[in-house]
Amino acid sequence: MTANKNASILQTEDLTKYILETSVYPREAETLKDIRNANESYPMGFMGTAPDAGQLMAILLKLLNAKKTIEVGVFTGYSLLLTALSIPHDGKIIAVDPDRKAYEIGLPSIKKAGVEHKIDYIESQALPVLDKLLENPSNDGNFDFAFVDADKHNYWNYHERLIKLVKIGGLIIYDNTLWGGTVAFPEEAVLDHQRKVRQDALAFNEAIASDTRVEICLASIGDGFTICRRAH
Ligand SMILES: C[S@@+](CC[C@H](N)C(=O)[O-])C[C@H]1O[C@@H](n2cnc3c(N)ncnc32)[C@H](O)[C@@H]1O
Ligand SMILES: O=c1cc(-c2ccc(O)cc2)oc2c(O)c(O)ccc12
Repeated sequence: MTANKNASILQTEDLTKYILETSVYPREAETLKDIRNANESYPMGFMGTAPDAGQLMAILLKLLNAKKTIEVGVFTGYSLLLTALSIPHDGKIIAVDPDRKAYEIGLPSIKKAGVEHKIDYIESQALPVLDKLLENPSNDGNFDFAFVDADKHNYWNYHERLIKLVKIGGLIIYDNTLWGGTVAFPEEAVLDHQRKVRQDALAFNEAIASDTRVEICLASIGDGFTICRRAH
């Protein structure tokens, strides 16, 4: 078995299609559709956050009344625009990705949606940016929410920093923690190109499951969304 085109770990592509067509696409903002459509013809466009998982993220952002957020891994901006649309007018997102060319694909849609003012895009690797934020003690516990969808081998490094930046009761979400379902495959059924990230996901999933600083839910949506609530 391999990950299906929509990066869903559901039993069948038909079920993924059913969910998307009945309850996701009809409610999706036009500007988000624009980015999804642009991804279709952009190299590695399949990396955009799954829209059903995005829908869950939007509800969580609103339930939290999230105002200050961090995004690690922007790509063409689907999850970034979704976050910007889900926080208040005076909300702020620090969004970090070294690939500005990809960000510029989604930027016209972000502008069209009227939410560019909420975004502080930083063209950089994320670790030095998070370390810089941590140098200022006023950033401790200053963020309501963080979304991580970048280099999978660094997820634990991001976690050690974000756990300090996000407030008690705030959320950190990690994408791709089921890696196309391969985390549950026997080793011999895993394709060569999936092995490294699968190992990263297995190690991260084990570590987060025993981290008492967070309550967790590994939600089987999209490619696996690990939702962490900072407990103390
Ligand atoms: C899966 S894509 C992100 C998808 C995005 N959330 C969306 O909805 O379109 C992964 C992104 O992580 C970025 N990335 C890779 N290594 C990174 C790092 N060290 N720091 C920040 N971003 C990184 C890549 O440039 C890429 O754009
Ligand atoms: O196929 C991928 C690859 C990535 C990926 C690989 C290396 C990096 O430094 C960052 C990201 O991410 C993906 C992803 O988030 C997704 O939803 C589907 C596929 C991939």
